[in-house]
Amino acid sequence: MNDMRLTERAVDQETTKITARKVQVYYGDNHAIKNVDVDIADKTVTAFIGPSGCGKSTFLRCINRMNDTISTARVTGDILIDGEDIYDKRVDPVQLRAKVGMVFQKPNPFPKSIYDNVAYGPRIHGLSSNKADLDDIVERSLRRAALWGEVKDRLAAPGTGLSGGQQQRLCIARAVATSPEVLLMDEPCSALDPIATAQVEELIDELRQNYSVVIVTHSMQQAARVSQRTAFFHLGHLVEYGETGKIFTSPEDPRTESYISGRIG
Ligand SMILES: Nc1ncnc2c1ncn2[C@@H]1O[C@H](COP(=O)(O)OP(=O)(O)OP(=O)(O)O)[C@@H](O)[C@H]1O
Repeated sequence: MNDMRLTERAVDQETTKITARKVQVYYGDNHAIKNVDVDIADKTVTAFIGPSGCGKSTFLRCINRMNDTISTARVTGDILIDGEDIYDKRVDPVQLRAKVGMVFQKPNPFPKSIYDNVAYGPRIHGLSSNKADLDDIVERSLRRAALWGEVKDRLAAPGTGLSGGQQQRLCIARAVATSPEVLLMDEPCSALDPIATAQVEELIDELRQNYSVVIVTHSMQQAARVSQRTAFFHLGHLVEYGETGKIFTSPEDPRTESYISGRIG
């Protein structure tokens, strides 16, 4: 893969997809996210970077209300997607998570067939009216996740029997099967070898044609390769946010500078 090609592509659309204002997250007394304001663009890959424990995953989980599932977590402030408050009482978190898909650090396919892994979401959300429709969604999702060619002859085989990189692409297919608008990825390559990582990075670049992609990564090289925007978090604060090229070459804040030059984290 040509590393530079990905970073040099310009951001082609500037529509804001996700708006966060004065977001605070507490785990009991631990104030994990402090007053974060950010506008995340559509059709763009945004990377969250920063030292371990700075709050990247916590903030990512705010965007699809995954923190609701942690009993000690309390979120305040506003998060809007397309101008709609996702914390409004009328929003069903299960519906929200179909619109805001998530891919985790460790590939976690269900103990089901490859087909059923992808068909699961469309089935529970009633997105297909018949078997032909569902077959079509499964094929399209697997193609979008660049996995179709490798699995089309064994759709009935267990998802857990695939290689790690294939399992992660299966999880991406599962996430896109419900036609989300935002894809959240929490260190999606950390359990993958370099070849599988390169495939998933290539895929992330393709996914941004259709989605707003937000990726948490520990790898600054990965952030530079796949993202157009980067947010640097430190001790719960969003310290700096901007064009990835700018963050990595001429950051404004000395904390960002220290992190990217390896002095903190
Ligand atoms: N489920 C949880 N319950 C209680 N505290 C948590 C939980 N998850 C995270 N925290 C705390 O919130 C803070 C931010 O953690 P978070 O995992 O968001 O950081 P991170 O930047 O993603 O770290 P890492 O890079 O190590 O994954 C830390 O102090 C952490 O201990």
